[in-house]
Amino acid sequence: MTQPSQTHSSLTHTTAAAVTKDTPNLTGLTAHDVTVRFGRRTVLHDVNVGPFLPGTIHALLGPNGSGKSTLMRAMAGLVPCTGTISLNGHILSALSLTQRTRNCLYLPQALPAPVHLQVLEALMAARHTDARPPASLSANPANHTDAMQDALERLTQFGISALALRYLDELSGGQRQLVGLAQAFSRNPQAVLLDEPLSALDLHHQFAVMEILRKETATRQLATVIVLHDLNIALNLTDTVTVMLEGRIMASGPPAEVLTPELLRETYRIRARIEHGADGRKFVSVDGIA
Ligand SMILES: Nc1ncnc2c1ncn2[C@@H]1O[C@H](COP(=O)(O)OP(=O)(O)OP(=O)(O)O)[C@@H](O)[C@H]1O
Repeated sequence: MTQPSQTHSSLTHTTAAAVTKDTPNLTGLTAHDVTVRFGRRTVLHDVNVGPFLPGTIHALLGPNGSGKSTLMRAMAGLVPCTGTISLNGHILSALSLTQRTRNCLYLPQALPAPVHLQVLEALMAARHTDARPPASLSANPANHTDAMQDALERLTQFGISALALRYLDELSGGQRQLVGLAQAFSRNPQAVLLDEPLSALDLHHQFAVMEILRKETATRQLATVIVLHDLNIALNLTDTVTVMLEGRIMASGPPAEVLTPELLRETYRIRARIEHGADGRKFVSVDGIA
């Protein structure tokens, strides 16, 4: 059901130059004929998906083991694959891993390592990982102040400014996930790939983070892709969704069109209905397993 909107011939090979926001071709992130094998096992089969457009949030859905993380990792250049991943008209495999990471940021499912580093330091380091060498930070006090100010603002945005002087290795799982998200948004990518960014968060923080994602995605014109297990969040708070099963794309498009009872039965093996709340919100009501 998914339709690749671009062919190889329309893409540009980028070498030294990073993908810049000045690029007129803001066509988003696309995976074309992507196959991933681990040994003799094929885990992704000729996947065609996207474009995930700038300024929109796209959810990757599907049962455990369906290939969501593998697709994210392939798009981030972290697992070898065949096929083509392009971002705003540029083929990402033509970039160095550093350039690729700078433009297409991936936040893994695993929480940030519980290292003995203060949260504020971790954010300041994240900001400079891909923009300027850390040396410029210590060499110029103005840079240091800017970095600290930015880090504090980012922590405030994620509601965790009280954690600024705490150490990562003494935080809860959810607090570390929030720090990881704050770190990710300290950078300046064009595409953001977040693997289950809500997995350790309470309900308040799940909705707060989705609000931040929507705002940042729109303001910075990011192509944001998130792996989700919560179908209600996908239904109400994302622009488009893709449902995967056994390394293949089952459907892709607007959530209310894709998430039908038939598709949920086929992919998640549940009996479910899509209900409509009085305020126009939709929700998946699960009657049982199929
Ligand atoms: N490094 C690896 N070596 C071998 N097989 C792998 C490897 N990584 C993933 N797989 C397999 O690839 C398939 C897809 O895994 P993946 O992690 O992409 O699924 P997922 O949809 O993200 O699952 P979940 O929702 O459980 O996180 C699974 O069958 C998994 O066992």
